[in-house]
Amino acid sequence: MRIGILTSGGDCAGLNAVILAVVRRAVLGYGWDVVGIRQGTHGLMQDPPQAIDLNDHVNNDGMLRLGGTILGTVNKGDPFHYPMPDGSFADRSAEVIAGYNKLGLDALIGVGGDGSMAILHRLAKMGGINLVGIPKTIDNDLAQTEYSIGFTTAVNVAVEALDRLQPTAASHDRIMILEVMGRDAGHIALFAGVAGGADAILIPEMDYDLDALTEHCLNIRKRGRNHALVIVAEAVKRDDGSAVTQENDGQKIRYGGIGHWLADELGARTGWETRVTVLGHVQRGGIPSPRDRVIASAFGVHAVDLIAEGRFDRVVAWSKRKVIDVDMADVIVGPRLVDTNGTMVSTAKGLGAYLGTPPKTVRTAKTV
Ligand SMILES: Nc1ncnc2c1ncn2[C@@H]1O[C@H](COP(=O)(O)OP(=O)(O)O)[C@@H](O)[C@H]1O
Ligand SMILES: O=P(O)(O)OC[C@H]1O[C@](O)(COP(=O)(O)O)[C@@H](O)[C@@H]1O
Ligand SMILES: [Mg+2]
Repeated sequence: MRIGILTSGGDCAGLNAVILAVVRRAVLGYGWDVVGIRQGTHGLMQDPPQAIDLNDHVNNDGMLRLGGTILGTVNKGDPFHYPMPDGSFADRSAEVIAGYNKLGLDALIGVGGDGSMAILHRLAKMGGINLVGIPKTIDNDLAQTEYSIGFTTAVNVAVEALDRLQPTAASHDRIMILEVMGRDAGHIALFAGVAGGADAILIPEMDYDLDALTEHCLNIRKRGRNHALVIVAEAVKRDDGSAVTQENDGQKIRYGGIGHWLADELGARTGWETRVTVLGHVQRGGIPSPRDRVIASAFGVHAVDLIAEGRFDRVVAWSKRKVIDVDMADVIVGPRLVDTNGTMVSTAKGLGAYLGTPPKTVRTAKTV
């Protein structure tokens, strides 16, 4: 047997740990060959396909702790809608499938998020590829899994930022705003906000009210605290409903900047000096947390076992303290958003943090 693995979408901590787990299980457990595909679907689109032999990495225990991905990754260039130099878009899916066939692979492990998984699922159906998916994304927005690789490390980084912001906020009598990533979901902001003691947690799943937020901050002051911590997820909108974006190149939106808008508004309304930190890609880099390494290792081993059992079109998932596997069709249903009636929201509210209110319009994305 000869299996391939690729990493796709935004990188995160724990990708090399999952590659190592796949190599160890496949090489030591089954005596197979493992091929690493470079730059996700882009590596397969090249002629010859860009790939490396991973068998030698079986002893590379440094990978367990190494950030990023040794294979490289892409979050642009959807092969079904590929941007060409002349500005047009082309369907290059046949080239990706041809690349897969040229490598002589019996199965493919795709490590990615919901967007990547949707692309790979479609390619697998078209090209008869034996596909198994492994969830990764700092955003933790994949359906069916409680945790995706990279999430815990990103939360740890955001909590460390709050830990560092609190003393400087207290020293200067300031409101400190921390903007975190997460695409359309607020999981990072919510987990980090609870763990880091944020006084307000703004997530895209909840509607905030600037007057209520202002009053909340002023009440903190009245109660005798000279500083406040606010965490805001990047996809939170301005009060007129518009998103703050860095880029919208026709392929995807890149969020960023809501923290600065919020600082201007909140600073003016409260009369309180306000500063902003935009955490950005710091959340993706660095050494994976032990929990992400555990999840990556469990996912990698289970994914290879699925291939050994001939069970394809499955995605490994973390559920109720163990690894399970689910239909890929149940995972590519759009982002899993924060459950506004869930434990994390009620905990944050119970701690007295400002979160706003659930939106009046019903959201269609999954919250499971
Ligand atoms: N070749 C590609 N591989 C993966 N994602 C791509 C590609 N081209 C465009 N994208 C887009 O990039 C974004 C990556 O997001 P997503 O796949 O959700 O990341 P992740 O897989 O890390 O969650 C999605 O909007 C996806 O459709
Ligand atoms: O690296 P880029 O292209 O700036 O993308 C930023 C986006 O990628 C992420 O960091 C990770 O998202 P994915 O895991 O879905 O790729 C998002 O939180 C953020 O919105
Ligand atoms: Mg995603």
